[in-house]
Amino acid sequence: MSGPALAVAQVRSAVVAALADVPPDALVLVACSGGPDSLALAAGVAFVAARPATTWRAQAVVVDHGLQDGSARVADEAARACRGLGLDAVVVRVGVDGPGEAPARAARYAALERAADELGAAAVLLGHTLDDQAETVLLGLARGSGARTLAGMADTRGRFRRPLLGLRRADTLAACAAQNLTPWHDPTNDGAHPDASLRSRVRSEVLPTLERVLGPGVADALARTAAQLRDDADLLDALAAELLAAASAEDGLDVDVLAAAPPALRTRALRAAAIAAGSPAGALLRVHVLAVDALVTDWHGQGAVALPGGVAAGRSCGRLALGPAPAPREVPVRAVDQEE
Ligand SMILES: Nc1ncnc2c1ncn2[C@@H]1O[C@H](COP(=O)(O)OP(=O)(O)OP(=O)(O)O)[C@@H](O)[C@H]1O
Repeated sequence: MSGPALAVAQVRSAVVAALADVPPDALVLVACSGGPDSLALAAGVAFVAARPATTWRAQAVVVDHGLQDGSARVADEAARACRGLGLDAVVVRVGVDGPGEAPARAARYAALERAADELGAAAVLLGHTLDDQAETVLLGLARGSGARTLAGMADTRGRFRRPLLGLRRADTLAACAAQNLTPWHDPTNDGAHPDASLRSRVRSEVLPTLERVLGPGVADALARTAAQLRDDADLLDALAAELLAAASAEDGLDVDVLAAAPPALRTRALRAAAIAAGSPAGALLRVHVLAVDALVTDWHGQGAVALPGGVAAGRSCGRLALGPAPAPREVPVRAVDQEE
């Protein structure tokens, strides 16, 4: 089998494997931007959905973020391409709350969740590839992130599934070419574009430089790192959840139980407690968690710690309490962009 034909077959097999457990008659949505990854994915989904042995149904969703001139036309074109593949397609227009990648991503995932709810879909497929995974790990390393971020994107999270995480971007480009599909190339994905995101610069400048200097295989190696750290992070999160349960009392968290735990579990438990108290995960940074940790391990009568989302953590009578409070002192830190 030639390279392009192999790429088409790999995309189709990835779709079959990712959807092996969906119930009969389930609706599967494919999130398509019209770019090469998600267009190749939509083509794979359309092909597999049309096979007599397939019991699930598929439909495409295109999100128009309204951020660039002509975005409505790009979205309509993507929907048209999906219909050309034999998929029903809807365009969802969303408002994005602020500049940068993170608000657009948040709006996109919220829109996809809403579409899945309204249409009763069992799964939403995303077109992330191994290259996206490698970029995520590299960005995380550059920001000093912990294991959870370096673990990259999961192949399954709730209803979201990423069938193409084992394939390279070159494969999706080849699959599109082999099927005469013309993907849309987002100009801001070009690292030289003035509005290029950090991720685009990693894609067009950093990874190629690393491959040139360190040799080929860097992207694969970064994706392997992500897979290993995912297992580690999953175990640590599970143990931290047990710690949090063991420390939970009616009037707060037992400081002695927390203090006796290893830092890797304690800080994870405190982070989980802060999120449960209403602090948004995306805004809750290590510096915040360490300030809460100091209430446990470096207690000298300090005041409550203000956390993002109007949450405060305070210690009194051997108990740590996290809950809504007027924010007396927010630790000044920069927000971090992250896929998950
Ligand atoms: N506007 C959109 N509408 C629907 N789904 C989207 C949209 N943008 C991104 N997605 C989904 O999220 C995935 C990852 O988005 P990202 O922006 O990283 O795309 P990408 O790497 O440029 O991939 P693609 O080639 O599919 O555009 C896409 O493959 C697609 O499944």
